[in-house]
Amino acid sequence: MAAVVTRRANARVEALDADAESGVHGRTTADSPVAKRVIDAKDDVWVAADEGGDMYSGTDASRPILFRTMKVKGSILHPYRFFILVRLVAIVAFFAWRIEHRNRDGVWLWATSMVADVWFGFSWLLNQLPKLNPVKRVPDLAALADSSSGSDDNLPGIDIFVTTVDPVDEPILYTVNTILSILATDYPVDKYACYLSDDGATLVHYEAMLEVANFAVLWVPFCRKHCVEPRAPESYFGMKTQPYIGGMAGEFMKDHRRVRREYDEFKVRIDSLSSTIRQRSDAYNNSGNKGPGLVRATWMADGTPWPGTWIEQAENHRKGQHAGIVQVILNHPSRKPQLGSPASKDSPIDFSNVDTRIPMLVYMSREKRPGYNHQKKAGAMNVMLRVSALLSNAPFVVNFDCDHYINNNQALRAPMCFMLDPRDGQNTAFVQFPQRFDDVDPTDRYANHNRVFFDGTMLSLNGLQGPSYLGTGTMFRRVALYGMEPPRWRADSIKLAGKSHDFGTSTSLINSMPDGAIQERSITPVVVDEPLANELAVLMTCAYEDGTSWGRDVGWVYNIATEDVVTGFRMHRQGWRSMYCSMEPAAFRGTAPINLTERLLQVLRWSGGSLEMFFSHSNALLAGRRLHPLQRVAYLNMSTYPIVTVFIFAYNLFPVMWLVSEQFYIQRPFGTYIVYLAAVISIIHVIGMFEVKWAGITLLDWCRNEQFYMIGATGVYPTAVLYMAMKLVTGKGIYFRLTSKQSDACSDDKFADLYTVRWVPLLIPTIVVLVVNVAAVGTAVGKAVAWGVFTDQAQHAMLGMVFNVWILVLLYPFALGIMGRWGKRPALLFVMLVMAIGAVALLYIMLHGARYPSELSEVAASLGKASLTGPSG
Ligand SMILES: O=c1ccn([C@@H]2O[C@H](COP(=O)(O)OP(=O)(O)O[C@H]3O[C@H](CO)[C@@H](O)[C@H](O)[C@H]3O)[C@@H](O)[C@H]2O)c(=O)[nH]1
Ligand SMILES: [Mn+2]
Repeated sequence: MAAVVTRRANARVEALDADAESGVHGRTTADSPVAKRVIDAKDDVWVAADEGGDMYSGTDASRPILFRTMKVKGSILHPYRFFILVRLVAIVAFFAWRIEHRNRDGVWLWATSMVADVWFGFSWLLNQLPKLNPVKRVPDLAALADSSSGSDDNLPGIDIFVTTVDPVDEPILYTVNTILSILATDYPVDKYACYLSDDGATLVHYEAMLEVANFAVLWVPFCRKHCVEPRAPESYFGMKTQPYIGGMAGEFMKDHRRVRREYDEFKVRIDSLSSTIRQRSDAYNNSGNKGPGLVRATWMADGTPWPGTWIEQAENHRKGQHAGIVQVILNHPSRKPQLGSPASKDSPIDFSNVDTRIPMLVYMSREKRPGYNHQKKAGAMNVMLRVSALLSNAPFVVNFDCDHYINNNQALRAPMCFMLDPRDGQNTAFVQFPQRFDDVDPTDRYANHNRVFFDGTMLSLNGLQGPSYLGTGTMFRRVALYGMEPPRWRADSIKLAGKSHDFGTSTSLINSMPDGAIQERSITPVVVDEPLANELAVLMTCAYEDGTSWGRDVGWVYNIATEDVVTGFRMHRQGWRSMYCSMEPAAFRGTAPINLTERLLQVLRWSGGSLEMFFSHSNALLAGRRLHPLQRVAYLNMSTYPIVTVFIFAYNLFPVMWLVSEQFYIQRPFGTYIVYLAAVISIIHVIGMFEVKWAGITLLDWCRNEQFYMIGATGVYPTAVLYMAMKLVTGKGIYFRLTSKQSDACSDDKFADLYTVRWVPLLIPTIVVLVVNVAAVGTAVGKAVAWGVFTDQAQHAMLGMVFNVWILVLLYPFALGIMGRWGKRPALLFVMLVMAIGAVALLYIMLHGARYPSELSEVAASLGKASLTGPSG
């Protein structure tokens, strides 16, 4: 058995052994439940598609195909496309009809609304056209295993980057779980390295990584021994019991209990880190040890002052002003597996058949100096890219936010199926996974899961040049990050001569680049001696990028609120493609803001960033011919989508007209107008239902998406447009803050954040829209009573009311949100709504009552009584 173990050095070994013992032979990755589910997924939506032909010119027939392509069945795809055509015809007919029936009164209003409608139609096309050809690609993990005849020796190296900034806004517990999930994942341990970039340069993060390295000694072999999943301990221990798939059920309970206890202790140590550090520093400072410059320093455990930021801020040790730090916490392991020791008094878990090696772990924090724009996450990523080039230089790079952990052990293998595929792997710059979230409230009030986007929009881009880069859960090809062209468009070798004006002055960095492209290269342990340390320090300085192409043609792109979409765009523009990889269970999982204000600010940043993209060198119209035509349309849509909401916002406020005037029409004849509108709006929903079907999402996902879109359209998106307009005029950029992660540590209520209201001006426009539409409904009711239900006025008012009610339905989650804790009782909202509508109706009747026959006043009076006593009594 030991022989088997040494041949295979990860968690699957134990599964193999178990099977050998129980008489089942030849078990491979493909037989694991996960792989089975992915490969055998038969459904009534997707059918196999043949992908070959000219798109894959470089096909190498000798290598196995590593993924399969699926397209939407004709019985769904054809009617879907048909309805898109129908809607196109309908809107053209609508425009023609409107031009024919120009309003004589209120021409300005009519003309404005025509402009709005044309933009509606146009932006709908931008959104719809790229969705004509959704394609799903399923990684074939069994084929990947077979292609290397079952051994992991041929898998390429990966550098994994995690970014964090603030130990409070981004609770350390998330970060340490992310790192542990990476260290324990099922990928050959000598084939990857993990980097944490800490933009806050706090000692807490560094010491947390030391704790992680200690705990990993237990956690990683435990995961391997028992094949546990997921390998982020917090999620693993928080899970309801799962069937045991490891081969040592007998020992499992005992080991599990032990590790759980150790994890609890580990958590306590993590929680108390900041007070430990504070006490230690106080002790040092009070005992007469002074840091440089005779100020109160923050001290490391070994009695040296911490080079990063201090608790008591001081020159060169504060946020935005400190030296660069890089610490190899765990060096790269040897190529040979190292079996652990049998159970003993000190280590009660038997690891004698388990490989105990742990992958490389590096802590780093780039230099910060006042006067430099640090470019947030993009800046941090670029420094990591350079530093890792000298330490491990893997040909592939995976990037996570600190709150996203590996949830599926195959997560690093699956993208390799795309990268190493003989057809177009060489030209694939990145593989994007959907983002999945843990602590979202069960009904997903603010559409945090974003399924329409992840499962719909991204699948459709997958049928073009590929999904856009979404910031986390992405595997890159290192050379693509360096801004190199895809092999399809470049001469065979990468030319590096005279590249220092692109990449900066470090020759070591430039010399590392050809190696960083070799997939077969293995990572070797490093010795950080003085020359290397100096070299790394240079790479981490703020000044390193001055006058180079970093942030534009090299690395993550700068000067934009959302670095992700533009960085992916640059690669697509160069002719690279990307792949979408969705798997079950989800490859990665993270957290999402469930607080209304926090969520709106996040969306504000995204929409602001997208507009910035339009007005930058990353405008899709400026891209060359290598960008697929529909991909260009998709990017245009991604960078202009907020604009249309200015019109939506205006339409939503239009009911004000109903309040101030009896007769006010955007378009006459009003009845036909409404019929057209209803048709155009309902076809879009029919199309939506087809998308629900092929995207495989639920109706609730879709409804939440519609609702949150309207919430955004009445506040965040128009605000983003305003910001952008101001930026164009004043030249000043937008300041976007970090999305603070929810922490439920100090509350019994798991979704406490959902019920806290944080008032910001951003909420006001939507509240105004709410009020206006409630008032409009009230007025319509009032008109019906005052004029008689069968009069024109009343009927028009009622027709208009349909739209007001529709808007109210869409804004419902928002209304709940601003009610705070009262939002737990939606019935209250309905009572308030009925009362408000009744009150407005009554007011209308009273104001207009004098003009009408006296019986009407009586009706009004009795109705008034009813609505006053009704709900409350
Ligand atoms: O100065 C900074 C600011 C942020 N970050 C990191 O960037 C990541 C994303 O920031 P966050 O505020 O969590 O943004 P989200 O809105 O949650 O992020 C989504 O949207 C961003 C684009 O706007 C992408 O970069 C993210 O990957 C994507 O998850 C986090 O890991 C941060 O630690 C830094 O490293 N340095
Ligand atoms: Mn995030």
